[in-house]
Amino acid sequence: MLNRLVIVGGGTAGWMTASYFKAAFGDRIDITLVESGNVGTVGVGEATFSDIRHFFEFLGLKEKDWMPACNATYKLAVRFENWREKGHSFYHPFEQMRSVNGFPLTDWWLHKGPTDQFDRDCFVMPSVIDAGLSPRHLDGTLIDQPFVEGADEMQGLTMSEHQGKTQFPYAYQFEAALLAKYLTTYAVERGVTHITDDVEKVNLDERGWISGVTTAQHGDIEGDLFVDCTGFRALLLNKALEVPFISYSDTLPNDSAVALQVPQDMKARGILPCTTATAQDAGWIWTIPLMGRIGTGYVYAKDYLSPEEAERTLREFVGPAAADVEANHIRMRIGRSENSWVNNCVAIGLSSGFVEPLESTGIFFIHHAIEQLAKNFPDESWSPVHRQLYNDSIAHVMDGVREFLVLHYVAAKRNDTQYWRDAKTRRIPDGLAERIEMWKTQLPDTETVFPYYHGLPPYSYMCILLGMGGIELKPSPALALSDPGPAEREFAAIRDKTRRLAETLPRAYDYFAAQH
Ligand SMILES: Cc1cc2nc3c(=O)[nH]c(=O)nc-3n(C[C@H](O)[C@H](O)[C@H](O)COP(=O)(O)OP(=O)(O)OC[C@H]3O[C@@H](n4cnc5c(N)ncnc54)[C@H](O)[C@@H]3O)c2cc1C
Ligand SMILES: N[C@@H](Cc1c[nH]c2cc(Cl)ccc12)C(=O)O
Repeated sequence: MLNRLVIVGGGTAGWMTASYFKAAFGDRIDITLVESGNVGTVGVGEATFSDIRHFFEFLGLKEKDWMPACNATYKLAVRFENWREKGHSFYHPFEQMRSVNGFPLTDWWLHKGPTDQFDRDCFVMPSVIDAGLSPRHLDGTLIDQPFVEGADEMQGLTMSEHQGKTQFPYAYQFEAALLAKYLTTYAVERGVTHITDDVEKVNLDERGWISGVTTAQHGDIEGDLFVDCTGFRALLLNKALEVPFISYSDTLPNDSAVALQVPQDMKARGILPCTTATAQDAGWIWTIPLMGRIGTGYVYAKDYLSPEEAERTLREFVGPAAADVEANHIRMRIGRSENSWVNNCVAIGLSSGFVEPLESTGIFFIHHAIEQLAKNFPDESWSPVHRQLYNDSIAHVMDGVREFLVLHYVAAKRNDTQYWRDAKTRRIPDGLAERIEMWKTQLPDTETVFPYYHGLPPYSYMCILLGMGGIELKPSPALALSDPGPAEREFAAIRDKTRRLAETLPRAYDYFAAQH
């Protein structure tokens, strides 16, 4: 039986993989995780997709177990500031788009917008976020979304099988390092062998398959399937197996980040329950509220900005609270491996690929890769079909997300610096130009977005197109011939619901303070 899994690397990717496979296969799988005591983890990575709750459910973990241990908060949207012009903001919320008579509400909004804010008119969440509220009441009940928690027919589905069925109203923000620590305990308690040591050599057999890894103090570790979770180093897949890396830098030029972890009195400050991405002269700054601190960082292209200038801008942006905090400068490898599974080696996490964290996709990529590996887990026959299906799925997810991110820059109206002007003339991925031409006349739907599963539903594309403001959009001509009454009633219903929620939901901080 093929059942010996060796994971190299103990960051978020390594421990998520170890925990998931123990939860999936129990004692029938033998897992060893080796992580260096000298090479650190990336140390950032804080905002997620809502889908990650399926991961926690799969492990049998409840919010009340893991959230306090990871200083976690709820994320109801990404808030984009200054992408259209200074002073403008809009949300990409976790909220299903309503549709009226077969047309998305945003289409009706284009036809006859009640205000100039599509997000506040078409969704409930933006006003909930503006007011700093929690999506759960103090007794734990969920904001009244068209959503049934724990519905039987949803159990055991992968993320791609879930897509389009429901939209859960929030994701999470947490300290990735604390999650890795939490999962270490989870995995070790369930029988994962944990070795702290440096892998110094990757041993290949005559076919070029990995026979084992040599560590500094624990000798050779042998296994059947090797999972490369060594971060940007990609020690097994890219270094030992020499699998080519496809850079996305021609379409996504941001290759650097500088991060600060700023302690804050969240009770006094309050929690805006979202991740904020504030556009800057040569990139953007993330702001992520956690319990006890905010995580923040400037993502930029070093062709346009030096690390010193980036750090200075970030410190000015944060203010005096950051004075004594040390900055963490990070070089980002943007792109993906040509194949993430080659022979008996699978790369998961930064070793497989990465795009800038604008839509918080890093941990989503890891979760997706784990689900796909579980689904395509090999046996002694090592069928190439499993590898092919896996590699296609990883490539589609990453290429699709790349396209979605590029759209942010192409659609942003801002053009006040060379960085933003160049964003309008830079090469864009094949197919995107045609799709944008189509979206100008007919808002994105399942038929016209990137044709493979990549985690993002069509309404996400609508939010970016409507919020960024640099591309002129037209409503469907059919709406001019249609009765506007039902759409007007829907806009009014959203206003009513927003008012009702503002009166009943607790403040986000108060909700978490009660949990801690
Ligand atoms: C600036 C930035 C912001 C990000 N923001 C987000 C976000 O908001 N949301 C999100 O989902 N994702 C985000 N990410 C991505 C996220 O941080 C990563 O996807 C996640 O932390 C996984 O990292 P990893 O485990 O692949 O690698 P790492 O954290 O780099 O871990 C690598 C591991 O390999 C080990 N290792 C390396 N060499 C050896 C060796 N020779 N022997 C033994 N062990 C070795 C190290 O000790 C370490 O344990 C961000 C990333 C960056 C760079
Ligand atoms: N499957 C993802 C897709 C998604 C839907 N809405 C949003 C909003 C944001 Cl900010 C990110 C991602 C998403 C999910 O449900 O998480």
